[in-house]
Amino acid sequence: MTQVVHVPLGDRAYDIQIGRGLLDQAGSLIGPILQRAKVAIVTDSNVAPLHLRRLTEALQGAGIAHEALVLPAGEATKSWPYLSQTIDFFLNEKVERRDVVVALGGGVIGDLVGFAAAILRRGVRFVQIPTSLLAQVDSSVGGKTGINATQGKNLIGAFHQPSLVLADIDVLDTLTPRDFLAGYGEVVKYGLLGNEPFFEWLEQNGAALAAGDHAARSEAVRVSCQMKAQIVVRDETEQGDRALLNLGHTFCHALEAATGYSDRLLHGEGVAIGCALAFETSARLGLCAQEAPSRVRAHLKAMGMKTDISDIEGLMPTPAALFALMGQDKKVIAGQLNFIMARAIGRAFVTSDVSEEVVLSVLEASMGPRAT
Ligand SMILES: NC(=O)c1ccc[n+]([C@@H]2O[C@H](COP(=O)([O-])OP(=O)(O)OC[C@H]3O[C@@H](n4cnc5c(N)ncnc54)[C@H](O)[C@@H]3O)[C@@H](O)[C@H]2O)c1
Ligand SMILES: O=C(O)C(=O)C[C@@H](O)[C@H](O)[C@H](O)COP(=O)(O)O
Ligand SMILES: [Zn+2]
Repeated sequence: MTQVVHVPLGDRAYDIQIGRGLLDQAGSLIGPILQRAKVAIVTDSNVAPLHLRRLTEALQGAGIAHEALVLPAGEATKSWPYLSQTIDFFLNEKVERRDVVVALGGGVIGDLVGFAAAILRRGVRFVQIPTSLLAQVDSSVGGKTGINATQGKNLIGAFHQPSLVLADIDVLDTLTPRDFLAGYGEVVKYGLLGNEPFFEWLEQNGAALAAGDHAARSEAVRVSCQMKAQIVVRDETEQGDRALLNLGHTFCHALEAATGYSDRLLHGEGVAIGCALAFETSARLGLCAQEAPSRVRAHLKAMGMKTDISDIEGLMPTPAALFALMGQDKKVIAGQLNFIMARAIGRAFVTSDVSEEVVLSVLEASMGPRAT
């Protein structure tokens, strides 16, 4: 059964369809929003051999012409050279202003294609077909698009909402366990930031999710999208509340920059570590009881996930160097960092009242014994 989460953003409103086999129905689902029967698809080198054919056959069946660009898989693709290649592809395909482009892939392809769509001919529409758990629960929704800079994560981008999101639960079956668990980091984030009963549900159902239970996966995607949609509708361009979705990300983005946006640390893994560190910081500041970070860590560990900086392979910079990397965070206002802290599981809030000393001590402890 397909479930629909509507994102009511006025003239930028759209539906997120969540269900099994949606890729095979893509032609009839995308068709109604097209002004002419032609789309340009961008995907990556892992997703193309697994799922591109089902999409193109569905489009063919609905009489929709299509061309596809296949980019290398991995975070390094969210960068200027591949943005340029994507734009060239769209221009060579003569994508017009009223046309629709399609992002078939994980968060990397979604963020990149969304940004290309935002700037192509000053804005064309795009459809997200998220194929990773992370993309289904988070990146395909809400309109944050962009690429990384050497100075920091997602520093070049735009808010540009998709016109439709098709989350086919079946495609998650082909994810590697590591990529699935990385996406789970963002799922846990929703429970931690604002939904304690959902966190408790994840404690009980996380193992079934990882084992491939489709009903549990659908439910996790639905709840996550519903929560994200509600926050985005309140604060589309992150003037306030939307920053809650950034729980764990101030730590995460510094860790991703420190590991060179490489396979050493996937985004969702960094989010899991970042959430554990945000709760640890909250406890040290006396904002929440020590039981909260202990419970967060216990669940992440039970799922086989990273919870500390010492879980990242290879040498890491010093706590001071990591703190300096946080200085590029988009939540910095007048040079002052803002953090997402928590009063309890499910009760996160935004504050600038976090001492550097406490953050440094949390980073130090999370690194474990280091070679000097
Ligand atoms: N825009 C937002 O709101 C938002 C939210 C969260 C994360 N992000 C961004 O998303 C990115 C991370 O997304 P991600 O974890 O999806 O990374 P990703 O796109 O690199 O996908 C992870 C890996 O899984 C592979 N893959 C994807 N779908 C697959 C499938 N069905 N079967 C087999 N392999 C598949 C990809 O090829 C890749 O190797 C980061 O750049 C992060 O900053 C953006
Ligand atoms: O949608 C949001 O808002 C988020 O913060 C979701 C995050 O999971 C995501 O990683 C986002 O790209 C981070 O945003 P940024 O503005 O800190 O780059
Ligand atoms: Zn994220």
